[in-house]
Amino acid sequence: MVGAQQSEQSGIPAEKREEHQLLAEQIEEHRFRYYVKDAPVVSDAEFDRLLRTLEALEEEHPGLRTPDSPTQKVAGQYETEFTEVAHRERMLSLDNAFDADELESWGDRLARELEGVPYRFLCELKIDGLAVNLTYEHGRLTRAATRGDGRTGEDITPNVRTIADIPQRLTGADVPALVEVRGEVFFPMEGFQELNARLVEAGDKPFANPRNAAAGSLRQKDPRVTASRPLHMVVHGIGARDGFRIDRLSEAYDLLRGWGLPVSPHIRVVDDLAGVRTFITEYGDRRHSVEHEIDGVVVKLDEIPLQGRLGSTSRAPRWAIAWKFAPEEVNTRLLDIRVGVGRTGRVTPFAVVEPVTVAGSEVEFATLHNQDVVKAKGVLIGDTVVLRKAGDVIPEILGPVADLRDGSERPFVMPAECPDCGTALRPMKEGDVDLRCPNARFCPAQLRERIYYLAGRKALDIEHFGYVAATALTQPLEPAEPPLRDESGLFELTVEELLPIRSHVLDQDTGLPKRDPDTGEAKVVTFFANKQGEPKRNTLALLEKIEEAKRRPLARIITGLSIRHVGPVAAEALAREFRSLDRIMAASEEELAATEGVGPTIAASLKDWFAEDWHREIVERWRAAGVRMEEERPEGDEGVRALEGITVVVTGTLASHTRDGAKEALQQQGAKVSGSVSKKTGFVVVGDNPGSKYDKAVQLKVPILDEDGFAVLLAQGADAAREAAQAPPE
Ligand SMILES: NC(=O)c1ccc[n+]([C@@H]2O[C@H](COP(=O)([O-])OP(=O)(O)OC[C@H]3O[C@@H](n4cnc5c(N)ncnc54)[C@H](O)[C@@H]3O)[C@@H](O)[C@H]2O)c1
Ligand SMILES: [Zn+2]
Repeated sequence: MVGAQQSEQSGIPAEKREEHQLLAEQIEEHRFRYYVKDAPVVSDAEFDRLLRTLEALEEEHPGLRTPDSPTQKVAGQYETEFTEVAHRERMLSLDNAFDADELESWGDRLARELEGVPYRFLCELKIDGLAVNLTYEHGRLTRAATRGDGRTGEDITPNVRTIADIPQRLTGADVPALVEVRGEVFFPMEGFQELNARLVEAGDKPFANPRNAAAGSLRQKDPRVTASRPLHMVVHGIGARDGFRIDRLSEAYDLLRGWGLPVSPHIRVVDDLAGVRTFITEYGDRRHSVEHEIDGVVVKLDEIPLQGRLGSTSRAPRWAIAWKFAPEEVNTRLLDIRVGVGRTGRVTPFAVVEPVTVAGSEVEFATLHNQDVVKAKGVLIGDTVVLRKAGDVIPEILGPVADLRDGSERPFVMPAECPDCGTALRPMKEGDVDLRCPNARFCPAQLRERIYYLAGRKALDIEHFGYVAATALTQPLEPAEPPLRDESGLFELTVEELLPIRSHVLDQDTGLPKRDPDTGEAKVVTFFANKQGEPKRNTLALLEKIEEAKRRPLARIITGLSIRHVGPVAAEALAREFRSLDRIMAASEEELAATEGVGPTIAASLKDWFAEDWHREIVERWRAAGVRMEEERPEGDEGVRALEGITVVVTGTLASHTRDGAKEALQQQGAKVSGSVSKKTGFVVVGDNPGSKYDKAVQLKVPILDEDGFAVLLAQGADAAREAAQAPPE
């Protein structure tokens, strides 16, 4: 196929011709999987790399650049089960600028060709979905089609009619006789996992990422299936038209908006490339606060007559260019699923993947939350998976590339025993999804996490005491006996005990040893001693800081005990009411439960905790070491504000609080109370007859608290409330 024009290709070495042909076939194959099967097997970044290699080859040997080369076409032409429809005006792809130089040279070419004519740039966001063409005749949506090869697309009219964003009829007085509207249909990240869970449940293949989900959802034979998917659209262009005149694309967008079409609010007309660069930087920084996923910026010439003057290649307009952000998705292998043990013994699975670089850092692990999430994602051990790392967020696995399975993959089975101490795992209460390691005292992982929490910001706030120190003190490689067997000995540590310690550096998310990037071996550190075997300066400072920590307010001491359900807020309430640890210990369950901000769950948990001998021993040894056991602050001094930095939205009527009362209770603890729900909202408290904020919270997956959950938030803080919020809505 590609080698058809042999005569023009004489002089090109045979191996180059072959390389070109193989690469072209490979690209066609990927396009078929992407555009027709909606199930690509390589990442977009990998695909783009192949296409660029082909372009470079053609740059070197222009004879290879035949009209049927993949570099010259919008996409392939495929037979599908949809009826073909011709676009009135061609739908094109976009050329890419991968760096500042490429953007610059595009700008230079424009400047040369438009010498002496004033023009401006229209900057838009690039949405990663699939392009559709909507034909409106006298205001009625008469046809919707995919891009196809740019001239002919697939008729998906019944499917598109199910998308709520897209009007069946244009509104307004000035509706034209004809307009082709181009836009991107996309699947929001929020609904993606739910869709995969449903597919897996029904025994169907899950989608690898939201873009494939959008394409797969739209290209359904049965439009009822499309209707069940949360598809959205944003308009980004205009094709054939009749009955109106426009000189600028930005004006066209105003018209389209007026007709009721979903035009993006994130567009900006700028004077020059400097303005373009500012737009790119701005949206690069706030990439994740836009309401949909974006993979770049598209820059267009705003003047429509000038667009015509510049024209297009067979593949893309000369008057526009796409700036792609660094890819956040890569394909890699899911090597294993292991479990980690948390502070309260909760066991959570995480993914071990073949190390890959994504968004500038090397990734080996990804979170999987709990066994239900593993199932819902439909991933098997051994799968090629799409891994996503969005900004600073912990990497996650989007979905499997099911088409690459060879039958050797196996499902994850939750282990029966604790990976750190071998104790049989069990749910703490009947009906709990989470399994826990019941060996609270000696399980090295739990102790390490408790010690880390005890030294951390919410409890004793000890400087120089981070995760490495917590590891070194609880599970060193040497000596065999760790300085801390539980938290009772914390205030008795001596410098002599610390010096011989050698330990691994553990990854905080997984509890696995970090490795040296060069040798691949697990890193071992002598954390407290220098090469001469003398204490490091930080070691001495650490011991001093531990000494100082004895004088922390009572609430922080209580928090540091890691009593279940007793976070900083409850600890504060207890300290305020009882003013000494002994009085808390001596109080009856009823007295504890009657305390403002405590309640029966916390009361029972306190009683359980103090009933353990080894727990009381912690208290006694701390007391003997001089740790504060009594409240000394004057009454009314609030101390740490437990909900500092957390935004809460309240909607509906609460039985326990007036709206203002709820607001005040939240603000007293440092929370910010807001009127609208966004991704940054920490919690939405929902009373009776909630408004649209409830739907918004569901959509954005913001933790939702009912009245009881709200009480938990006020009494026990954000962590406990998050657990309370996870219960499925009744
Ligand atoms: N993984 C694979 O196997 C595979 C195979 C084929 C294509 N792909 C990927 O699909 C993409 C397809 O390439 P393409 O030809 O569609 O080019 P492209 O995605 O680089 O750019 C063109 C498309 O961008 C879209 N777009 C989004 N926002 C826009 C805006 N504001 N203005 C104008 N257009 C906007 C339009 O749909 C347009 O057709 C590439 O990212 C490629 O990596 C992947
Ligand atoms: Zn254990």
